[in-house]
Amino acid sequence: MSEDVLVVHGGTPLRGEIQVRGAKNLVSKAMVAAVLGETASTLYDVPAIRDVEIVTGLLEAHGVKVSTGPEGELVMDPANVTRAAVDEINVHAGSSRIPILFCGPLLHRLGHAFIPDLGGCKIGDRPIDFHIQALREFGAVVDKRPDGLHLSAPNGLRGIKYELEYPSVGSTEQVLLTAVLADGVTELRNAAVEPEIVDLICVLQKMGAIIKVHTDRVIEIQGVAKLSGYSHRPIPDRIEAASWGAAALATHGEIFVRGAKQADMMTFLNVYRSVGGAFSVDDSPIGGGIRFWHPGGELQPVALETDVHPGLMTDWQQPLVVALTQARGLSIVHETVYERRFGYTTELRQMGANIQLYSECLGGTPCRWGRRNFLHSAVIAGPSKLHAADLQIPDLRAGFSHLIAALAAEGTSRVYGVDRYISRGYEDFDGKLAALGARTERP
Ligand SMILES: CC(=O)N[C@H]1[C@@H](OP(=O)(O)OP(=O)(O)OC[C@H]2O[C@@H](n3ccc(=O)[nH]c3=O)[C@H](O)[C@@H]2O)O[C@H](CO)[C@@H](O)[C@@H]1O
Ligand SMILES: C=C(OP(=O)(O)O)C(=O)O
Repeated sequence: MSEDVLVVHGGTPLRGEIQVRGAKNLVSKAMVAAVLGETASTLYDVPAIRDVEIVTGLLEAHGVKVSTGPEGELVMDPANVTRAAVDEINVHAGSSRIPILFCGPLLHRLGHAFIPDLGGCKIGDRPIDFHIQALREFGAVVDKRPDGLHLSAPNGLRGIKYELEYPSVGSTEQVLLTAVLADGVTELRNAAVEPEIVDLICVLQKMGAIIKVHTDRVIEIQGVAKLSGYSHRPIPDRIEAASWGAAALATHGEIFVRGAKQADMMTFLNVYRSVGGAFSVDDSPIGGGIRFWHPGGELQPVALETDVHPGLMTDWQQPLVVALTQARGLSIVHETVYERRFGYTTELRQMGANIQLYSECLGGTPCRWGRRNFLHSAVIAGPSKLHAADLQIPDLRAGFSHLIAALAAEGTSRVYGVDRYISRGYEDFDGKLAALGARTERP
């Protein structure tokens, strides 16, 4: 088997056009929702990424028949959800965050569920305490064992009143996916309202759910007796779109991201413009997207902090920081969502970036991590001349950032772990790099 390494000859601006398809962080959840339906569901524009393969494996391990069609069509037929094949489920242990979202749907369909260890980016502890608390309130019995979670619902699931300590995306999805078929009304306070959550609500509404999104992060779900399948075209991947936008800036290039949607990226676009990046929006219904480019001249430093929606998305932070290494002056980035999302800066420093980490909440509102000594603020002094290095990428977005840095740097870098990590969230990564004129090789 060939080694998982990409050789990157840096210093060439990325120029051209690529396309983003359905959002990783919606598609995977919509796939889980298919288990709730009594008939088959169809998703369109599904990207060929590893998270989709993982969720496909999990669906099949429970008897869902999954078939694919042209242009990213995915049909999921849950008629035979009658089993939980533990060995098949365990193959996916440690590979993604999604297994935890099967709890509610499986409890409704089977009366029991087994959830293996979760994976996902190593950017903090990522506990699942809110998920478990909420599930217990719904009436689930949750048993934590060394191999994973074993759940049952001996008396069924009933609607709850629940307030999240923090507007967690996954926990909000957990409550949605459980409440739609629970007995009675559920009121979720301090819910996450990311565009991917709103799109999941659209999916569930198509299935027959009754969900009201009130102001102030309150979501009310009226449980119904049954749901049908759905047919849905997901929102485009705003994380991938922003990643290529940041790559255009860092490499002095120009990239048209076909499929990117302005409304879901407003906060990113404001930062992009403040830094000195240029973009234009083509909102044609077919073939539209956002063009990102470096307009020449110097990039400006910025002070920003990541936050839950409508704040600056944490998953945009890592690609943006690479672009900020090229801005003249001091930029400050306060990461408030995850406590350890700056690990990747060690490699950027090796490549010549000037980035210092601090445990204080710099340049923004005090957050949960400030008093707990986590290095969650970064000061980036630029512009720095980046040079090539051998890099072992640690996770998905960090990996993309390392790649951008290698593409912007002078010389030849070897980047290890591309297939393992980047393919989890970026479709046809090598093909897209080639389309943008990147000089890369697979040895
Ligand atoms: C597959 C997917 O959609 N992943 C996204 C999802 O992750 P995910 O759903 O895992 O992220 P959450 O929004 O739940 O996590 C946000 C914060 O809440 C904390 N927390 C969460 C749950 C819990 O039970 N207890 C707890 O303390 C987490 O540790 C983290 O500090 O939303 C994140 C925030 O937009 C994104 O970065 C991820 O790309
Ligand atoms: C953190 C991310 O994903 P996950 O939750 O799947 O690890 C991400 O997509 O940047």
